[in-house]
Parts: sequence; C-alpha cells; structure tokens
Amino acid sequence: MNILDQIVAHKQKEVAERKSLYPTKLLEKSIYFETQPVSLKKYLLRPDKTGIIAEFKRKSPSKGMINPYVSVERTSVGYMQAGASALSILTDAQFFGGKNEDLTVARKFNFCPILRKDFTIDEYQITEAKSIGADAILLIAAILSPTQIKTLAAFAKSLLLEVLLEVHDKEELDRSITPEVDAIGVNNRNLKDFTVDITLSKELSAAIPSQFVKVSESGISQAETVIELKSYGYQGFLMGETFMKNSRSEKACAEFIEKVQSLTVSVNLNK
Ligand SMILES: O=P(O)(O)OC[C@@H](O)[C@@H](O)c1c[nH]c2ccccc12
Repeated sequence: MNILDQIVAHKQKEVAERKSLYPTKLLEKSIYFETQPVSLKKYLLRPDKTGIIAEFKRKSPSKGMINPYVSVERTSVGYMQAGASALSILTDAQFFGGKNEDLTVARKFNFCPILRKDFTIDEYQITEAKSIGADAILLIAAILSPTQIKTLAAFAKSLLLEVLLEVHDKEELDRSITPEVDAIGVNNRNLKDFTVDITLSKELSAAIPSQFVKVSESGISQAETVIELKSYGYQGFLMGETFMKNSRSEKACAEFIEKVQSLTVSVNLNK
C-alpha cells in the first residue's frame, strides 16, 4: 500500500472513532460557529503581503522528524509578525505529529486566516475544522472522487469555510475543478513517492481558470522561486519544511520574506 492509501485507511478509522466520541452535535456548540471566519482568498490577494502560507508541521512521512518540540504559539505568532499571509496547521497526529489543539492555540493568538491541513474524507471533519477555529480546509483530489469534492466543498461553504483544492497533475485538475472551491493548490510533491518538482506548478498554471486563487505547494526553499512562480500567476506559496527545519522557524520565515520583498523591489525597478 502506498503512503497515501495508508493515511486514508487510518483516517477512516480515526473519523469513525471521533464521531462516536465527539458527536457532531457537540462540535456545533463551539464558539467558532458564531464567529466570522477570515478569508484566505482575500489575504492572499492583499498587495501588502507576500502570499506566503506558513505551515506548522512537526514531522512528515517524507522527512521524518522535522521539529518535534517547537511551540505552536511562538511559531504561529512569529510567522504572522514576519509578514506571512496565512497559517497552515497540520492536525493529523499519526503521520504529521499534529493535533486539533495546535490549531486552537494558533487561533487564540492570531487574527489571520488559518488553513486546517488534514486528509479530509468526511463532512464530519469539516464540522470539526469549524469547531476548532479554522477558516479554510484542504481537499486533496488524489483521495477524493469529483462528486465527493463537490459535496464536501459545498458543505464547507455552508459553514462559511473556504476551500483549497490540491491537485498534482492535469488529469486531476480537469476532473476535480468545481466552482465551490476558492483556490487551487498545485502540490509539487508527489504524495505517492515524495519526489518534488517545482516545474509542475509552472506547467499547470495556464490550465487553472483565473477565478481561482493559484497556490504553489511544497518544496519551495528559495525566494527566487517565489518571484518566478509569481510571474506564472501564483498568488499563494505554501511553505513548511524550509521554515520548520530551523529551531527558530519564525526567524527563518522572517528572513525568507525579507528576501522576497527585496527581490520584488528590484524586479519592479527593472521593469
Ligand atoms: O514542507 P514543504 O515542502 O514546504 O510543503 C508544505 C506543504 O505543501 C506540504 O506539507 C503539503 C502539501 N499538501 C499536503 C497534504 C497533506 C499534508 C501535507 C501537505
């Protein structure tokens, strides 16, 4: 079984367990059902920001342990102070070392949009995302049918959550695209074998209709890459490891963003 199949098999069990432990009715009592979410889309389009979605990720199947003891409070606040446009918080425990509480902590200390990064296969997880204070959820085309994507995205919208749809090739993009989603993320990492190739974002950019915000995901480590991807129409850049592999992830993020900003100034001067 490839890793993606293993994750989905585990998720199915986990969701079934959670459903009986914390029924939907209980989740709906959360205060976050009464608060207005912050739009990820809007923040990514703000001209005063760089479009970086900074991710909090302790470990991953591809890299193993990255930064197991790091503080979510310090990192998330630091990411936002560094000028990130949004946060992505991995809540999967088994494969990424995350938990729902990480997102709740980030929510408590930040006003920015927060993407709940998990492997969503069931409406229950969307209610859960809302209940912990998320503003947006991820749907991964590789693990969902087109009908599931449409239904799950519509359900997210009904809870005023935005949807980032992740694709890894043209075929996935063509079959999964639906007006219910807000942004399309091209994952440069192949989730089946972990190879990373940024050219994928460049190749797929023209095939993404302009009504969707374009996000390039994974494997970005150079400020120059962000500038290049911007010229291909990308407005969002999802970055985890480049920041998280440093003991002071927020400092790495601040330095990266400064570099992007100074390169942006020189690109504009040369126009
Ligand atoms: O750490 P990186 O290479 O900067 O990648 C971040 C993010 O794109 C990656 O964590 C990711 C993209 N899609 C996912 C789906 C599930 C879990 C994780 C991911």
